[in-house]
Amino acid sequence: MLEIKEAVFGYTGKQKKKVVIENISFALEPGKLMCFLGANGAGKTTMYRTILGFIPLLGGSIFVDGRDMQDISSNQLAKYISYVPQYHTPPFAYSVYDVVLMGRGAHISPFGSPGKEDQKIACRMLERMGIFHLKDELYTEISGGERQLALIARALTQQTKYIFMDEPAASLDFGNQMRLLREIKKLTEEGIGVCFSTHQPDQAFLVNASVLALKGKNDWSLGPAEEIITEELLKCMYDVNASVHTYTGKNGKMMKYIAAGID
Ligand SMILES: Nc1ncnc2c1ncn2[C@@H]1O[C@H](COP(=O)(O)OP(=O)(O)OP(=O)(O)O)[C@@H](O)[C@H]1O
Repeated sequence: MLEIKEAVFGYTGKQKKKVVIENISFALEPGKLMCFLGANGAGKTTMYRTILGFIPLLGGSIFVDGRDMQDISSNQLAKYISYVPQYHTPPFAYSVYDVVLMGRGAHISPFGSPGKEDQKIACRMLERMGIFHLKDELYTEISGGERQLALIARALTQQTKYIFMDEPAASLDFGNQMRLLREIKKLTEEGIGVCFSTHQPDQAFLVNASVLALKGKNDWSLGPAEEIITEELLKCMYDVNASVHTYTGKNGKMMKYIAAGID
């Protein structure tokens, strides 16, 4: 289990420290799905980057399967948690296949190179994300949505127990958004703990996620999407007058959705 206890997230500048989220506690279990919601600048990326060890934790503690994160090296952490960033610019014009294969980095010794099994895993994940045909294209010469799919394939190639995805559907077309949500569901069925952020709260309903809604530095709500996402929450987080409705899906299940206008 990934446990965040009384954590303080933010930045230590040269002059003063900037606290973005204060004293927050939540946990992600293997096989469970969590969705981070919050307005622009609420701190979702800051949380991801801290949990991944890219920036220091300003207070509280983070435990990965019972071990304090401070005692885990970045290489060891990469075997537990993979990350799909919001933006990614590679330093060189790698092929899509090379970018995906980089996901095996934590499993290969410092002077080693990827073996047959590593290559097979990378190809399997390219297929899983529906982009095997882009394998030999330059990563810098594919579309934003295709890059997003390649980054997800790279995270899957890392074969970790937990996956964090920072707005993974942001650049995807409608069909790929739905396919991605289906894949996210499948990952949890395979026992992986997945955490994703989105600016489309409806997606949390679609996958039946637990929601962590960031309302302010010291104010958040945590619980099942259908309990947490209310008209009041949407007004508070986004300053939007939206309404939450229920419909019966094709499978006969009751589902919720959000309707909002611009008037
Ligand atoms: N390197 C940095 N140094 C100082 N402050 C930063 C830094 N990066 C981000 N911030 C600030 O931290 C706050 C949270 O930013 P963050 O990127 O975590 O928000 P977010 O919820 O991911 O936003 P978005 O939905 O727009 O991606 C913002 O006020 C931002 O300006």
